Amino acid sequence: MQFAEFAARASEIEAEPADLATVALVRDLFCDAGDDLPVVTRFVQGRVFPAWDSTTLDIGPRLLREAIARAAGQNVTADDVEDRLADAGEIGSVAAAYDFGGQQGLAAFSGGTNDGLTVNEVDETLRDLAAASGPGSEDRKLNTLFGLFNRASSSEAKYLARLVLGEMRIGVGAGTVRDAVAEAFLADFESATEESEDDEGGPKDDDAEDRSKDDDAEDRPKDDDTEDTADDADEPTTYATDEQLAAVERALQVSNDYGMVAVTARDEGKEGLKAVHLEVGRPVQAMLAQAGTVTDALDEWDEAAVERKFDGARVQVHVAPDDASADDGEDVSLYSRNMDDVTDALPEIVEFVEDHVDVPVILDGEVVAVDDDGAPLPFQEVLRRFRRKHDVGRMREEVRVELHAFDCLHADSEDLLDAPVTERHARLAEVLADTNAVSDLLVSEDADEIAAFEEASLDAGHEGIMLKNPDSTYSPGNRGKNWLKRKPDVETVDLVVTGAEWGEGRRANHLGTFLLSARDESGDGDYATIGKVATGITDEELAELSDLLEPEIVSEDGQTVELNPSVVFEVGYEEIQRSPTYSSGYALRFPRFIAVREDKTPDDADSLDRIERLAESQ
Ligand SMILES: Nc1ncnc2c1ncn2[C@@H]1O[C@H](COP(=O)(O)OP(=O)(O)OP(=O)(O)O)[C@@H](O)[C@H]1O
Repeated sequence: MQFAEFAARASEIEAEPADLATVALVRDLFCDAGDDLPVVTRFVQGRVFPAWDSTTLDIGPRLLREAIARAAGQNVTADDVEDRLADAGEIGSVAAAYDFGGQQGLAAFSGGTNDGLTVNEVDETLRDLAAASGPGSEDRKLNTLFGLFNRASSSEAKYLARLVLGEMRIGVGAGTVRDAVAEAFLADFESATEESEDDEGGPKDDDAEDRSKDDDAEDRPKDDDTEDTADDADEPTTYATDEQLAAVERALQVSNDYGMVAVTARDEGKEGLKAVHLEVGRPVQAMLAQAGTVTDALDEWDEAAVERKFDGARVQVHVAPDDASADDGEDVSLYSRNMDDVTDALPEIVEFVEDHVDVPVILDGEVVAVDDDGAPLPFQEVLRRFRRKHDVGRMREEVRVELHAFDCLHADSEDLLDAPVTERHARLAEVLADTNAVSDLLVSEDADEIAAFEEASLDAGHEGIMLKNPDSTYSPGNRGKNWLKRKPDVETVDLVVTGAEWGEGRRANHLGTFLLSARDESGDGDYATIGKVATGITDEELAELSDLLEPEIVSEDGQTVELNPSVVFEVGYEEIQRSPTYSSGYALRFPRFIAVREDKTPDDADSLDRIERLAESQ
């Protein structure tokens, strides 16, 4: 498929406000994609790599602005691009406003190519670019991007720029792709439309055309309020049946590979999707918890499976013993809750599982920092280790970490997602027999017994307890009611840093005050501001934060900078007040910085909905 064709379709999708029609457009695009289907399923979501693959292009807004400026012609500078960006608000429209055509002519004249870009070529070029590292890689990236923009039409440039930053902004989220795959390759579309035309003279759902598709742009499996796909059943956004949707959803949960799932649905149908299994080395989305009490748990399930709530960072452990392709014959990989590969940062966990696990497994657990006596340290300590790329050896000496495994998703070629908590825990105990890495599990219907377990957990320095429905299956990516977390500490909020101010005096070279936003699922903007934080940050942290955030600067106006939403802060506060100052309508009273939640992306930050609930419950 030509990239120009993809851009034209993307533009049509972007302009379509209704859910049902959006799914239909995406469905048609998938049907026409041919061999490019895997790439197209990713591109519509602004992804170059599959969801399970944590490889990033590592191109910040600044580099992109420079590439656009260069391709736009000799008289255009990165500052011009930045100025236009301040007006337009997003890079796609800015890129679309430049005329790259003159350069195309130049390229052709000087022996360059004037052929149109293809989807496949854009994909391959961006992948090569992601692999560039080491000295000179920044320049190579700039040149490669320049080359792509140089050959792009205005519409192509718009979607190319957005793709590079990972945000398509065409209202297509995971839910739309799932629906479109089901509709394209599983649904008996003709009979479905005929039926509905007979019924109503139009689509199945009368209201569907009126609904805004903004909600659908949400990554549904990650949506705080989504418990399962059945929720969507009341408001159909597709002609596919619930069963067909569930088949696609299931394969997606297991694989996190939209391209593979789309191709399987097309070539092998529902049976093919059923055969998609977990694979050691391919991370799964983590199951999440809601806040809840012992009474909630016992009322709902009669008995609860209770575990300590470890105060660390989530880790998914994949072990493939006897892997002939691995140097040491054993392949271990560790993933964060966002499926980022954190293997290299945690060598002692790798060594531990190498020593103790001898069947292929996928385990779920928490990595906790401990002191010399083995007592747990606050989670900020473990974050000093997590994702670390440099000085891993030195930090290993400074911060000791341990694995507490609490779940087993796959053991010895058997997928266990559909097994109940108790059975999965029993398998976990088998896999890690003779170790102290398996979290204790108490199954009890006695509130006093659970209270005693909670007290012991807190006394031992843990964060609280987890209450799990003993019969529940593992539902990847869902924050359902089957896992409840209970912790006595004051709540903190996880907010996205969307802006900052340069400091003053001795802090003049650093960003010093940070603008915080909650995810806004309802409004036009993606984020709603809620306050600024400047306290609780040491000088050393300030320097680190500046390094982290400077590449994300989108525009500057005097002291103030706008940031690409990418970093999440955990912030403490005394109260949430109503306030006209910020776009959320709320402000944090006495906000203080606690830590960068390196284990979270903006999608995992707290939503405005949660802020409202917290404000009401004070
Ligand atoms: N025994 C346990 N079972 C499941 N999760 C546990 C357990 N102990 C600690 N956890 C952690 O608690 C988290 C569940 O809480 P939640 O889904 O709300 O994530 P979170 O937003 O990171 O919450 P928090 O900030 O409270 O840890 C898990 O992601 C995991 O990291």
